[in-house]
Amino acid sequence: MATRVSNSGRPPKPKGQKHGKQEIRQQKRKREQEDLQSLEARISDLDIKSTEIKLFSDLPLSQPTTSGLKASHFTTLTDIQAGAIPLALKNNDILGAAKTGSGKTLAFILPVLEKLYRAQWTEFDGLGALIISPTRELAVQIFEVLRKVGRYHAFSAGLVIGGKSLKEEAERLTRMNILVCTPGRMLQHLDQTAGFDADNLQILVLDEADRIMDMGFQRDVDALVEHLPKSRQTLMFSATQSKKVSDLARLSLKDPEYVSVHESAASSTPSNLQQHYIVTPLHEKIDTLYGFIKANLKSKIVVFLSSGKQVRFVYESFRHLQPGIPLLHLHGRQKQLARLEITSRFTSAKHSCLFATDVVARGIDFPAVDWVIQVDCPEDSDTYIHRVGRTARYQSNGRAVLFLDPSEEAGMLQRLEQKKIPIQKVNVKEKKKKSIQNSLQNMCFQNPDLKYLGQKAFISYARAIHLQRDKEIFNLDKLDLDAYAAGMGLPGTPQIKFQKGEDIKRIKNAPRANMSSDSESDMDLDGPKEKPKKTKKKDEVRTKYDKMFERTNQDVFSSHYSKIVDDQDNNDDSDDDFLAVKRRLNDDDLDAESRKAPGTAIKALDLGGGEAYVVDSKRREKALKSKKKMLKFRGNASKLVYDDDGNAHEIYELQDEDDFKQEGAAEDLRQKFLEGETARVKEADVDDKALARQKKREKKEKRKAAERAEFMDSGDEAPQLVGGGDGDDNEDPLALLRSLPIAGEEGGSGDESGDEPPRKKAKKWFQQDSDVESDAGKKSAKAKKKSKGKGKVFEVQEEPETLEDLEALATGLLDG
Ligand SMILES: Nc1ncnc2c1ncn2[C@@H]1O[C@H](COP(=O)(O)OP(=O)(O)OP(=O)(O)O)[C@@H](O)[C@H]1O
Repeated sequence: MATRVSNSGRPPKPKGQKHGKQEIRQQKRKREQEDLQSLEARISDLDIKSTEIKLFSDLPLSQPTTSGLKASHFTTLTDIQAGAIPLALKNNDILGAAKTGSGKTLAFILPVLEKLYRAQWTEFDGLGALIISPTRELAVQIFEVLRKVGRYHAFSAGLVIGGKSLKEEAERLTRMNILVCTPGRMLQHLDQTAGFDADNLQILVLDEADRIMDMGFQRDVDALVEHLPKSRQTLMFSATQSKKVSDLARLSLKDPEYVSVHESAASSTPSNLQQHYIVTPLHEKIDTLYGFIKANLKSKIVVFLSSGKQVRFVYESFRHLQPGIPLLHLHGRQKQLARLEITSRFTSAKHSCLFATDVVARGIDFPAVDWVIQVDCPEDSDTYIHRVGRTARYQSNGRAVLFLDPSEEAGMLQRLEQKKIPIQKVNVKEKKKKSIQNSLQNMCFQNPDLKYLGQKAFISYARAIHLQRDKEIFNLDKLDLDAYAAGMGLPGTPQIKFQKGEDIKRIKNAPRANMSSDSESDMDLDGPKEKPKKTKKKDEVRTKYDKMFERTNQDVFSSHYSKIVDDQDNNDDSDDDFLAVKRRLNDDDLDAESRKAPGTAIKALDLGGGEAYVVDSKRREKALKSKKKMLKFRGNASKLVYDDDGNAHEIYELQDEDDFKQEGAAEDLRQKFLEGETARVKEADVDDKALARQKKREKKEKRKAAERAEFMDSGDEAPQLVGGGDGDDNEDPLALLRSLPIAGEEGGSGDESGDEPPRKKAKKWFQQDSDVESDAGKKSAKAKKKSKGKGKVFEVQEEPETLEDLEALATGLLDG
C-alpha cells in the first residue's frame, strides 16, 4: 500500500489518530465540567458555621489551588482564613478584620483564584480580578503570594504600581486577568489607556481597606469604582477596620459579612508580641536609639520615624558612626526600584536595622523581625498596632519598644489602654546610656550637607507634631526644641515661623493624607499630582554663599541647603507652608541687601571679580548677564606684566633704560642690592624661627587639649572621619561624604557588608522596674534572650530580584 506524502514531506496523519486526539480533548473537557460541577456542589453544601474546617484540604478548592498551597507548604488555616474563605467561596461580600500577621493575604487570594477558575476565565475574557493596595511595597508582596499559590493556574497577572511609562504598562495591561495595583496608577490607566476596561470584573479586593479609604485615597477610590461593574464581589481586609457606612456605600457592598477574629480577644495585638515603652526626653531620643542599636547588633530591627527627612538624617549620621550592624533606610521619596531593592535586602537580611517611615507600617511581611522601635510617637493607636505588627508575625515571637517624651506619656498610654494593648514601662540602664551629641556636632560641623539635612529633619519633626490632631498627646509647647536641636548636633535651633489665623485652621482641618509630614505622601505616589510651581522671586539677591552652595549641588546632599532656602522663599508666597526656617542674614547678605535702593526695584548684580553693577531695568540686567555685552562696560584692554613676587603691574610702571643708567654702574648697584637683601634675610630668619617655635607650641597644646577631651568623653564613640578631622581649615568639607558609599549601596562603612567580626553577646540594654528590685531579673533576662528567635518564619522560595524579574514572571505568571 502506497503512503501518501504531504507537501511538507511528512506522511499525512491517519484519520483514526486525528479523531483520537479530538476525543482526548473532548474527554478532558468533560472531566473538567464534571470536576467543576462537583466543586460547585461541594461549595453549596459547605456549612459556613462548621468548626470542623481546620485544614485547606477541608475546603472545596480547585485542583490547581490545592497543588499551589501544597507546593507553598500551607496546610492549616489561620482563624481569619477559616472565617473568611468559606463565606467568600459562597460569593458573599466580606469585611474582614484580623490582627497583623494573621494571614489575611491568603484569605483573599484563594477566593480570587477560585472565582476565576469557576468562571472558567480565559485570556480573552480580560480583567477578572482587581486587588488594590495602599503602597507599592505591599502590592509587590501580594503579587508574590499570588504567584506562589497560583502557580498551577493558567491566568495572567500583572502589577500596576507605576515606575514605568504609562505606555509601557498599558501595552501589557489588556492581556491581564488579575491585577494587583495602587489606586492612583490604576485610575490613570482606566481613564487613559485605550482598549482597557474593567467591564467584566468579577471580584474586587481592598487590602488595608481602612488606609485606602482614608481621606487621601477617597477620591481615587470613588473614581475607580465608577469604572467597575456593580455586579461584582467585593472583599475588604484590614488589621484595624471600622464599619463606616459611608465607605460601604461608596464601594456598593451588598449585605457584607463581617469577619472579625479579634473582637472578643483580650488585645488587638498578637499574644506572642512583648510590648514595652521608654520615657526618654525628645533631646535624648537619638542617643537612646543609638545605645539600643549598639546593644542589639545581632538582631533584625525596624525603626519608625515620623518623616522621610528624619529617616534620612538618622540613617546618614548613624552610618558615619558605624554602629556595627548593616543599616538600611526606606521612605516614600525614594525611587521605586530603590524601595523595592531595600525591601528585598531587609527581607533576606539576618541582622540589619531598617529606618523607615510609615510606608512600611502596614502589611509588609518582613520575615523574622526581632524588634520594632518607634522613636517618634505614632499618630494614633491604629498606627501603633500596624507598626508593631511588623514583628511577631504568624507564629513567631517579637518585641516592640515605644519611645515617649514625658509630655506624650499620659496621653498615649490612655489611647493604648482603650485598645487593650498590654504595654510595660522599662528604663534604660544607666550604664548603657551613651551620648553621641558630640559626635553629631562634630559631623555637622565637618559636613554642612549633614547639618542642612538635620535642619530639615528638625523642621519636619516640628511640623509633624504641630499638625497632629490629638493635642492630648502632641504639644509642641511642651517640647524642649532647643535641646532637641542640640541633641541632633545642630549649631543652633532652626527658627520656625508660624502662620496664624485662617491658614492654620485650614491646615489643621486638612485630611490626613495632606498632613503627612513634609507633604511627603508615603503612600501611592503615582497618581497625577501637580507639582508646585517654583516661582523665582523678582528681587531676589544671591549671595556668594548661595553661589557656593549651588556649585556643590553636584554632591548628594547639597540640595538640602537650596531646599531650605527655597522653602523659606516659597513660604512667603504660598499659604500652604506655615512653618519655615528663617535664615539669618549674614554679613554678605546684609552687604548685598544694602546695595538695594530703598523702595525701588533696583538691585545689585555681582558678576564676579568683586564688581557690582546697579541694575535698574530688566534690559540692563540681561545685558549685564551677557558676556559679549559686558565687554562694552569693561573698557579697553590693557597689558599687565608680573614682577618676581607675582604682583601685576601696568606696563608703564617699568623704568626707562636711560633713567636706569643715570643711577650708577650696574655692578655697584648689584652689590648694594645684595648687601641690603642679606641683612633683610637675616632679620627675617630670626622672626621666622620665633614664629615656628610658637606654632609648634600651639600645636602641642591643641593636641593635649584634644586628648584631654577624648579622655573625659571616653564613653562616647568618636566619629570616624575621613581625612584627619581635627578641624583643619584647608580640609574639603565634603570629603567625608564623597568618601562614603551612596545611600543604600554595599560596603564602605560596614553597613551592608555581611561579614562582621565576631562580637561579644550583647548585654540587655534596658531594665524593667522589677529588674532594679531583684537580681532574679538577670536570670529571666537570660531566659528571655534564649527564647528570642524561636519559631521564626523563613522564606524558602527563590525570589525574583528586580521589578523586571517580577514583570517577566507576570505575563505568563500562573502558567503551570
Ligand atoms: N495558613 C498559613 N499557614 C502558615 N503560614 C501562614 C498561613 N497564612 C499566612 N501565613 C504566613 O503568615 C505571615 C503573615 O501573613 P500576612 O502577610 O497575610 O498577614 P496579614 O494578616 O496580612 O498581616 P498585616 O495586617 O500586617 O498585613 C506570612 O509570612 C504568611 O506566609
